[in-house]
Amino acid sequence: MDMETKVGYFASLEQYKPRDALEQTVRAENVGFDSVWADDHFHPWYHTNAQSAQAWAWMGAALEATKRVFISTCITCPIMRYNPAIVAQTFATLRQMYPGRVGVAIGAGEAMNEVPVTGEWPSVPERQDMTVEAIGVMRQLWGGQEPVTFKGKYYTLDKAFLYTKPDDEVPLYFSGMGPKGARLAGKYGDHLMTVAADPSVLKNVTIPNFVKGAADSGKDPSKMERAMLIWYSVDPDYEKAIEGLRFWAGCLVPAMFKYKVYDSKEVEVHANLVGHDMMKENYMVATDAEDLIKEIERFKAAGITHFCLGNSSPDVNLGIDVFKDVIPHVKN
Ligand SMILES: C[C@H](OP(=O)(O)OC[C@@H](O)[C@@H](O)[C@@H](O)CN1c2cc(O)ccc2Cc2c1[nH]c(=O)[nH]c2=O)C(=O)N[C@@H](CCC(=O)N[C@@H](CCC(=O)O)C(=O)O)C(=O)O
Ligand SMILES: CCCCCC(=O)CC
Repeated sequence: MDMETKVGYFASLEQYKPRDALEQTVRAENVGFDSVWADDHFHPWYHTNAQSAQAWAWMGAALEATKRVFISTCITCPIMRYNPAIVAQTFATLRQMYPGRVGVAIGAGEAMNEVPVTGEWPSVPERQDMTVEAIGVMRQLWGGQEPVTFKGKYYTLDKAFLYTKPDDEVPLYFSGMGPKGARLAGKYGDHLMTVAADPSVLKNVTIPNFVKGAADSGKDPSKMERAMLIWYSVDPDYEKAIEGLRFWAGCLVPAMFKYKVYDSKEVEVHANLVGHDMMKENYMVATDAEDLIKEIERFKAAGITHFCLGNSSPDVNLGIDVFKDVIPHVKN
């Protein structure tokens, strides 16, 4: 049997003030979204009118303000500005307080979040290596019945013990954008997290690598979600809808992931050079619910089972309420 499609709302702490993101979260729960996801950033992907609230502080408030939705970061980088043991402690605490409702998504990081507070920016392969070791640290602490002592290449634990634990492990989504990242996601994650990409790349490269990584490590990939962050903008005026996505255009510039670009003003300069065609191709632009249903179906056909939908619509409330007419059609 196919896995049930889940529809999540990405409440951006870079684009919206934390209290506004909280109001959106409550509204999204009432409309019927299954999950809520928050970006975990230090600097944002745009400078003008941007925010950048601390994600874990916000998650506590969001969990208390809602009753049902699953809430996770999208995503947390546990290798530099955060120590992985503290990431493990934070999410264990939240999941004990809100059983079954808390997850964490993990990835190898972005310069804008790590460089401003550490000054360091290792290569992609090294950061992937650090991420794998960081996950090992987190899992040892989550599962540990006794204090853990560990000396790794990057992290050390000395009789470390988590006194506050949930009854079950925190579900861990592993972000893989490239083929190697996707393989690591299958091997070390409970589920895949990825970002908007050409559906044929998702279907023929990202997901097969994820499945291989999972199968090689003895897991059943059919039980693992394939989650994806994608931004959408809905407005009766199509051109206005496209321009609504400008805040996120910098994510379409590959150099941002490799090079040490960490000043949001500089990211914004790159973002402002991205054309409408590129935003249309990579994100979801819609004038109504019907357009959104078609867009979601396109990515479902590529194998995505959990959507983290970033609302960049000119009218934010319209961008949430339209899902009353979308969700019943896209759930299997
Ligand atoms: C850059 C690619 O690496 P990969 O490990 O696949 O993905 C990295 C991302 O997961 C992180 O950057 C992640 O932190 C970004 N992110 C995020 C990701 C996501 O899926 C959903 C939401 C978010 C939001 C978010 C993120 N980060 C945060 O800190 N906070 C957030 O809120 C990649 O392309 N990997 C390739 C290999 C690339 C490589 O190694 N290149 C070499 C050269 C290789 C060669 O040519 O020989 C190089 O660049 O030096 C791969 O295959 O994995
Ligand atoms: C290609 C986009 C990756 C996601 C970047 C991000 O940090 C969004 C919150």
